[in-house]
Amino acid sequence: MTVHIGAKPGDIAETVLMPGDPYRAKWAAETFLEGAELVNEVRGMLGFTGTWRGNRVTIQGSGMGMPSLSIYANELMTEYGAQTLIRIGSCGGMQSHVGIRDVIIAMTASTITSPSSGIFREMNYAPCADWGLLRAAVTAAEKLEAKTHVGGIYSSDVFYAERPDLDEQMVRHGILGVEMEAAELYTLAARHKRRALAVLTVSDHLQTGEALPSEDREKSFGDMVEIALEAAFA
Ligand SMILES: O=P(O)(O)O[C@H]1O[C@H](CO)[C@@H](O)[C@H]1O
Ligand SMILES: O=c1cc[nH]c(=O)[nH]1
Repeated sequence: MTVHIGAKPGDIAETVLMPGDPYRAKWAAETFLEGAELVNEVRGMLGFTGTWRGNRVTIQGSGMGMPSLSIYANELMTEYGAQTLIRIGSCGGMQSHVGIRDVIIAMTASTITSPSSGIFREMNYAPCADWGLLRAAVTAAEKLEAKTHVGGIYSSDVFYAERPDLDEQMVRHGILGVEMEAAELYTLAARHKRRALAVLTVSDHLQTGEALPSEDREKSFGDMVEIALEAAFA
């Protein structure tokens, strides 16, 4: 047990999928895993371990934002030995060719600031995905025929942003979507020599204003879960 995860040693698999939403963790475990058992409910941040095609997998909620993700990812890596961590999240689309429900596989994640910013000081560190996972996820997405985009995303500290000038620069520089955790996950994975990737589904669009309801964000993003599982065990 750690401060924030109640699982016993050995209850957490080496492969961990991390949605922000703990109820998405429950839905994904019930939908995709066999023999899924609840391994964590501290603070309601649900985690389940089961198997997928015979491979052990944990699906653990991360909460919203990099400080929350950082707590769970740190404990999973350093206390439970997690080796492969794949975020399965929702995001806001930023480019006109990126549609609602499209999948984004994040090659890099830009930030203004993250829990790791204090370490880098003046360095503009570029958090990036594990190449093997990224390649395998793209192959899986092609097999599924999911409408998928691969490229850079933005990890924000705020959901209710008030920087239209920044949005304009991100659109101009090809950022595909905005979410709130991937940059810190990639940074922690690099620090601890683990593999990380973020596979996202577009839940709303910053240009069109379209937005899916919370129930869809919790229970209907199956393609990204399948892509993440295929990539983890490719
Ligand atoms: O759907 P999840 O995985 O929580 O991801 C996105 O949704 C939350 C904001 O609504 C943030 O956590 C953001 O990154
Ligand atoms: O962080 C997020 C997640 C989904 N949609 C957004 O616009 N931002």
